[in-house]
Amino acid sequence: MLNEKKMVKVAVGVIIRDQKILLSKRPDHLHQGGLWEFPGGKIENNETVEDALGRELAEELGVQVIRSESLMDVKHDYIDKSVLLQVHMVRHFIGGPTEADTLGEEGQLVRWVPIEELDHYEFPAANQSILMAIKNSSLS
Ligand SMILES: Nc1nc2c([nH]c(=O)n2[C@@H]2O[C@H](COP(=O)(O)OP(=O)(O)OP(=O)(O)O)[C@@H](O)[C@H]2O)c(=O)[nH]1
Ligand SMILES: [Mg+2]
Repeated sequence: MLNEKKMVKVAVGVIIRDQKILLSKRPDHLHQGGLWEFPGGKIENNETVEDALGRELAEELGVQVIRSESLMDVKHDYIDKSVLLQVHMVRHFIGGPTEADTLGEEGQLVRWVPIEELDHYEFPAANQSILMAIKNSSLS
């Protein structure tokens, strides 16, 4: 359709353990490359958010989600595309990187970051409201 950007639905996981959140660095060549993100990826046809979240976190991090809860939906228009981020909190999971690990399953940088240090990282613009929600909520 004329002048209509494609809208991409994305399952995003805010993975929390011991007041730290697992961040992943987007490879330079990807959309919003070089920035830190909450792990996740595109929701495919016929998938629920939970399906996509489980699949992406397993592929990218070796994380097996036991249970997640919806935090918020964020719609954002980038110049080249629109995204709908369906953000879930993930507190119950098995596996994934330890605090000592620096690389995820796809060779990307990963890091467990204390909530109060999230400000030190650069994220895609769509993530600002998610960061606000994390800082303002009683995740502690
Ligand atoms: N995973 C993730 N994607 C985000 C975040 N913020 C944000 O704007 N996005 C955007 O959401 C879109 C989809 O994410 P993605 O690249 O992880 O999708 P994917 O894992 O399925 O990648 P693929 O297409 O290489 O298979 C990208 O355009 C990305 O820029 C975030 O915090 N996490
Ligand atoms: Mg991804």
